[in-house]
Amino acid sequence: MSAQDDITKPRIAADGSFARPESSFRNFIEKGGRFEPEKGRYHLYIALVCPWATRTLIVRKLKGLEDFISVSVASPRKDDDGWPFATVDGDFPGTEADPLYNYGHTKDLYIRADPNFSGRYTVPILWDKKLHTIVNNESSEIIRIFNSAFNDLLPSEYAKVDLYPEHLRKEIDEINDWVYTDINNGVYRSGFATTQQAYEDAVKSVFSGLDKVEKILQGDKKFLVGNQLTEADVRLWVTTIRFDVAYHGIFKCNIKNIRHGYPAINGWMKTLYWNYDPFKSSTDFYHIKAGYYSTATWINPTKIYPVGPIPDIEPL
Ligand SMILES: N[C@@H](CCC(=O)N[C@@H](CS)C(=O)NCC(=O)O)C(=O)O
Repeated sequence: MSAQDDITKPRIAADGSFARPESSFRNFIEKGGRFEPEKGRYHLYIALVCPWATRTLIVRKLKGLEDFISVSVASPRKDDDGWPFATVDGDFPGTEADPLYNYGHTKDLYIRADPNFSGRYTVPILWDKKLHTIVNNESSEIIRIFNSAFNDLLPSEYAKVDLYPEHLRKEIDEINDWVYTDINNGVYRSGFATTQQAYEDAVKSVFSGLDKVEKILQGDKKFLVGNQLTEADVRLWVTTIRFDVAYHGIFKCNIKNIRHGYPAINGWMKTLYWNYDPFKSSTDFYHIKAGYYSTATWINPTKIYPVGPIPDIEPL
């Protein structure tokens, strides 16, 4: 079996660099469409180790969609069939069963949605309980769906929360673009590289991205774009909160850490964690640490995960 066929290993190009595959289900929820906005119709499958899945969890809470969209948390100990549910890995604390089909893995959901599916069994998965299929498995699109698709059904205090406001879209798109390349995906390119050169190129771009963010947030700026919380904050935050506890170690992103090397990013990150419940309550440091250190077994075959840093995140 080649690394390309092995679900437990990332896809590596000939030059040793990691290239993330495109997500495969890209539908939207909209009035008059195949997937209508309805309370209780959709379900979100996630793993708390995963930054992409955590984006969707945070936005679900920021938009007050808890009663609209149910959630299941898979175990962070991914195996050949994807992310396991409690029937398979119930020993891992916080792992939930699949409430819809009692499936064992995310693979079963992908095969149910498309019996010929040959991609990766990734989370997040936004699932339609009515048509028994996947609506969307791309986090950047799921958070846009959550931001607007249910607004007509939501109380006004939540309908008016807009993480992608018209007047800031250009700036948000621009920042998302390089934050994704250099930081969100950059940490994976650093960690999954199989040549020295690919690693060094990736790790340098991670830190030049962080340097750029540090400049933007200097002077106690509360948010990345404008004076309000936007999806740009959510998308960057999920990576920074995993940085000191996981990427610094297992992905060798260790030129600096956030807590000592980036005071402005650290302040912004801590404020969102401690003062905004959707961020804190979507974060589980045990799932994050144990998940990265036990899943990337070609990097860490013993699956031992680190005790530090202590604390996982500093107080305000
Ligand atoms: N582009 C996707 C990426 C999702 C993704 O790669 N999730 C990872 C977990 S952090 C996963 O499930 N990987 C399983 C695999 O690649 O086998 C998104 O943003 O939703």
